[in-house]
Amino acid sequence: MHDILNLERYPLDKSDSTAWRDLVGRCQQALEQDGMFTLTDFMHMHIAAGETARMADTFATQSFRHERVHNIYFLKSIPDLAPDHPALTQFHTSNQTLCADQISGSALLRLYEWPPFARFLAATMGQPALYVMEDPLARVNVMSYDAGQALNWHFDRSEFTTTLLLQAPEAGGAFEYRTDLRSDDDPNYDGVARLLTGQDDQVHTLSLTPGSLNVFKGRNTAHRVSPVEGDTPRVISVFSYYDRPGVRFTQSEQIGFYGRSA
Ligand SMILES: O=C(O)CCC(=O)C(=O)O
Ligand SMILES: [Fe+2]
Repeated sequence: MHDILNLERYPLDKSDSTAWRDLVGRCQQALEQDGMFTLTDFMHMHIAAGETARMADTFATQSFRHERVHNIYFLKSIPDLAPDHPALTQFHTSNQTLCADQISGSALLRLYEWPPFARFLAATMGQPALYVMEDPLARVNVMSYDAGQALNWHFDRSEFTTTLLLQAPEAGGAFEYRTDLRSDDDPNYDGVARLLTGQDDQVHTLSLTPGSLNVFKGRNTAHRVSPVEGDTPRVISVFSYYDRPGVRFTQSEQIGFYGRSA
């Protein structure tokens, strides 16, 4: 893994060392305080650039164009909310998506299947273990955003989301987030409405650099990616792990997310 990861700085391969425990402790603290941790220079920059270059053709010819209008919940309605409640404001999202079966042989899949990576992530999240998905499409996704494309405000379905930026745009494409906007017990619809009407002063912006690993508590942290500007697409990979082995999407979930099933 030394060939693709900066293991001198982030010793994921040495889980019984003090350095590993210190790193996990810092990540846990950041997750607690900010709902997020970022490891810059996690994947070597030249590997990230090589992965992006290798996928360019597949993106151009075989990617799924993910284009939709949605609210922050990705739901048609919420029983407690009037249809015109500002928390249900609709936004536009657009990107190109590649699935795991379209990036076979990539460093991304090698990383995904490397047990010390899942072990490290589980430790930072305080979970006993994390498992790779069995789903041939969902396990690893790569999203590309051209000029004007964006991922709009949403909450994730999983508690944690793990991303690795492969290519940064010239401008725009920033990750904007509002930590703990809601909790599992309190949907805070009025707070959601304040965020969506631009009245929340606790929104933070993170400009990731290529090779950076970003882990955040996406289920209750509202987040979006602002529109990309310029000719260089923003390319980012998302790794999906679960607290149990063997997870697969249903056929209709696959079609909803990727326009096809496998
Ligand atoms: O592209 C990003 O930085 C965030 C991705 C994200 O929020 C998601 O995949 O749910
Ligand atoms: Fe997300």
